[in-house]
Amino acid sequence: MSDAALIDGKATAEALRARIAAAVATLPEPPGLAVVLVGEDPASQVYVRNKARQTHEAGMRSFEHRLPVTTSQGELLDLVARLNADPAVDGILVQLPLPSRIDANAVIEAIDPAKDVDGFHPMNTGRLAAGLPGLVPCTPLGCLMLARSVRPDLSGLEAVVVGRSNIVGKPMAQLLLAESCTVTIAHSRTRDLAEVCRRADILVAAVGRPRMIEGSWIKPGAVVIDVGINRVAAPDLGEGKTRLVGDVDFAGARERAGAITPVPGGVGPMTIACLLRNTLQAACRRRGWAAPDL
Ligand SMILES: Nc1nc2c(c(=O)[nH]1)N[C@@H](CN(C=O)c1ccc(C(=O)N[C@@H](CCC(=O)O)C(=O)O)cc1)CN2
Repeated sequence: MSDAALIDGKATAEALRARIAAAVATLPEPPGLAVVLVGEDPASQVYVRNKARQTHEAGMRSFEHRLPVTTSQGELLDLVARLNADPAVDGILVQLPLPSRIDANAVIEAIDPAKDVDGFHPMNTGRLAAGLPGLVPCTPLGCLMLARSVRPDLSGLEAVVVGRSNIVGKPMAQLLLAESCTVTIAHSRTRDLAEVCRRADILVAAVGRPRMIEGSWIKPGAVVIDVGINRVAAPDLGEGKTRLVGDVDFAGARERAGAITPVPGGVGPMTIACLLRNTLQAACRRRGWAAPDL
């Protein structure tokens, strides 16, 4: 079999952001997104900076709140309450991970579900599970868009999601179920994971372990969506150098898959594009504007 087609997340995200910017330009006022960062985690700082830049580029207002690592849970909850009450703020995102002293679930539950552009509030995850409209977590939404860019009709396909996090694995499974896939959620205790993966027409890897999914686990022709972003040592590039790799052994999987997302340049860029989409959607719902068809 020839090499799998590459699913270009960077280009797909760029095109989505352009459609969002065009839709925002037609609105009476720009939507506003508040992003809260607690601490100085280097990767989170980069993501928050990119979110602010892309929010501006889409014609929206960006409100950045950078809090010291010493911030208490009470102080963070106070800020969330102020953002909930601020009419200029349509979307609120608290960057994860939070320092371990802070209960992330308590913070997520404090966000007004109508402004929860991460889609993590139990009200939104519940609505997703019930098949009701709501705000959908950005990374799984991006994964679904990428899968549908190469297989527009997923109905009846076997989908395997490796990983059961609240942020990716569980909502991903719900989205695939809504597309009428037969869905299996696999995880660290799944027996014979290789054999489970080999059933997958659509394989979504979200385990956070570099190159854990081997090429021989891929069903020939499958669509492989790699959510992992793992920084590993790359001595071939020079002493102390690193590179990003996914949860899938890309070289091995590419020999068998029909289509595959690269890392970087696959799912990652879609996460921020879908955040902008959710912010636009939240603004339209809150302010009674017609929702654009993206
Ligand atoms: N509140 C949230 N926190 C976190 C989320 C989230 O969706 N909501 N997701 C991740 C981080 N994240 C966005 O916040 C994110 C991760 C990766 C990328 C991205 O574009 N990655 C690039 C590579 C970037 C690099 O060079 O390091 C890629 O894959 O091509 C964007 C956003 C955890 N926290």
